[in-house]
Amino acid sequence: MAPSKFNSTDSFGHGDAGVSRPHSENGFGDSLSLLQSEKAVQEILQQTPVHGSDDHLIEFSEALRTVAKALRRAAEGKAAAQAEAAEWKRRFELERARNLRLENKGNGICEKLRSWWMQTSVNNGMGLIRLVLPCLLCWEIWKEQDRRLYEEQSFKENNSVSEGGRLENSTSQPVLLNQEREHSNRACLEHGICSHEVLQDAKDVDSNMVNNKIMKKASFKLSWRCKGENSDQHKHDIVYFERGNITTAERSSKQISLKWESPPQTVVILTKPNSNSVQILCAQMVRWLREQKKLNIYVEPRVRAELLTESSYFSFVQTWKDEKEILLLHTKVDLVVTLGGDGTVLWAASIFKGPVPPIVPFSLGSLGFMTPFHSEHYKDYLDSVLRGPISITLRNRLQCHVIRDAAKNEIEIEDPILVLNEVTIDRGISSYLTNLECYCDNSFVTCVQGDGLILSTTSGSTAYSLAAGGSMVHPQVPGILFTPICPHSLSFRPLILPEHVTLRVQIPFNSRSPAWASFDGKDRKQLAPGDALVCSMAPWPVPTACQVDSTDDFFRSIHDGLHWNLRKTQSSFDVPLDV
Ligand SMILES: NC(=O)c1ccc[n+]([C@@H]2O[C@H](COP(=O)([O-])OP(=O)(O)OC[C@H]3O[C@@H](n4cnc5c(N)ncnc54)[C@H](O)[C@@H]3O)[C@@H](O)[C@H]2O)c1
Ligand SMILES: Nc1ncnc2c1ncn2[C@@H]1O[C@H](COP(=O)(O)OP(=O)(O)OP(=O)(O)O)[C@@H](O)[C@H]1O
Repeated sequence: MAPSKFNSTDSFGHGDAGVSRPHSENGFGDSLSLLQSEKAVQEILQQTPVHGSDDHLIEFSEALRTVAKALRRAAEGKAAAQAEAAEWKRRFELERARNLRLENKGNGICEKLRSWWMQTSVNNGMGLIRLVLPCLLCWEIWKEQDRRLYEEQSFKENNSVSEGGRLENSTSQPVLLNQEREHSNRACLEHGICSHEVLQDAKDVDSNMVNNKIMKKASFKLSWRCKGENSDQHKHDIVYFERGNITTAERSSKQISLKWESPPQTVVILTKPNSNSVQILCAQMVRWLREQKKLNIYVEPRVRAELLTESSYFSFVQTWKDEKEILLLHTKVDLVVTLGGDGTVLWAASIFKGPVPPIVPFSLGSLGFMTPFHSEHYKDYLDSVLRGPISITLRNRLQCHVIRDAAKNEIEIEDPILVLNEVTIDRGISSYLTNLECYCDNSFVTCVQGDGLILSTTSGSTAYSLAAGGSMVHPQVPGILFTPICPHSLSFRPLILPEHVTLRVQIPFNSRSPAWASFDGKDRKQLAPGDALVCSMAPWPVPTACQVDSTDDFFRSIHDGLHWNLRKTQSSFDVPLDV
């Protein structure tokens, strides 16, 4: 017997036996020491001769064995949890790196600028500042590329003035526009946010050749209207600590105004399918925009075929052939017109995986929360939009990634999906409750047991999220709505989270059935146990033109679309009250 060895073992079975017990924050040291403790216990037991008569010792050694087993299980559990955490971290890093690559590719911004840009996108809460920062930084580089390109072109091409006296993109215009743009760039640097970063890629400009003429995107400037424009009180970008007083940041929800700095030249018209009235209006609009406004017009391949069936007159209408061309559409198009309901606006947004040109949504559906323009007056509306300035609503989108457990060892993950309304994770055809573990950044939020969960933008707050009991939120409010669908709990109220968070919805391995994700009501994807959906605010909002302004249009849509709080007015007393 070696009692001294037992003496040095504590009540949890941690014998010293040459084993130190390091404390570490991440717990790896603890796991190691637990395993070592088990080994030490086994050694002690082997070295200790136990005689049949020593019942208490047999009992004691059994107890030690049990303790050792429990220690091993605890250590293994901890190691598994740590491995899982490390795996998640790795996937996040992969995803983040991929996001950065994608965004930089679409934007033509170098990596260094990008990291600086992310750090600098302080508080404006709309992701919009992210548009201007690369614009300002790349300005000098771009200006030089742009100057060279247009100087070359001005030698090659002749002046040409089209029928309506409007300058096409030819020799004199580039020089003129170059000066204008240099001037406007300076103005942008001083006051506002310009669209130039979308225009600056010389490769894209090269590819925009129509009838041997370079088509350039119209440049515009965004500015924020606010009452206190001339007072210093409203000029702060970040929280100020002037003379020890804390003042709040400049409000991000002011009305945004878009002013064209060069006239729009190219329009894409997107239409709801299977509707005669839409088809007729589309043909009329194409004719008017071409004859009266001398614009280049793009439509979807299906619509071009429809127009050509009607008349060969429409052969000037352009379209695209494949996905690759669609990806470049934003570099060619100044304005998007939609003819349909909210679904057509969602469709239009889904076509643009990166920057989105301003959208003018005409209402030809039953409801129209995002379609404030009435089609009967399309000429007046388009006339005023093309002249500018126009009020716009910058509608944030959510960027969603599905992360497959089965693909954890692969470098490439599925492409991100951008949604304008919401991403829904539900039980699909399964009759079991969903079991969705939700995390917000590094914090556990809750486990959704019910029919599912909606992660919605504020634009989508009047859609599915509203039907599931979520609040209606003005579309300029920067936030993400977290709305459960039929939760089996009395206390599960919907949340609105800040726009900067990253949400992760994880299907646990012990889930009874897979879940299903759908994106703006489309593209259903199965999420197996172990899979996750990661969602954050996308850097590319959808600018939609307002009929009046963001706020007026919002109230009009909830009054007209939902008859919000409509009630017969209570009658007054017939006899006046004695006051
Ligand atoms: N129970 C529900 O309310 C429910 C169920 C499924 C989908 N939806 C919504 O339908 C959307 C897809 O729309 P769709 O037109 O392609 O499908 P759809 O043709 O089935 O139309 C769905 C309805 O939702 C309305 N809608 C869409 N976006 C809206 C918004 N931002 N605000 C208010 N209403 C809006 C549309 O006008 C339409 O009436 C989804 O994004 C989802 O929000 C709602
Ligand atoms: N250009 C398009 N190509 C393919 N599908 C489209 C296109 N435009 C719209 N859709 C789809 O057609 C469906 C109906 O469109 P939309 O919601 O605009 O019309 P609606 O149903 O008549 O309007 P409302 O819902 O207001 O009555 C939607 O599911 C939408 O995604």
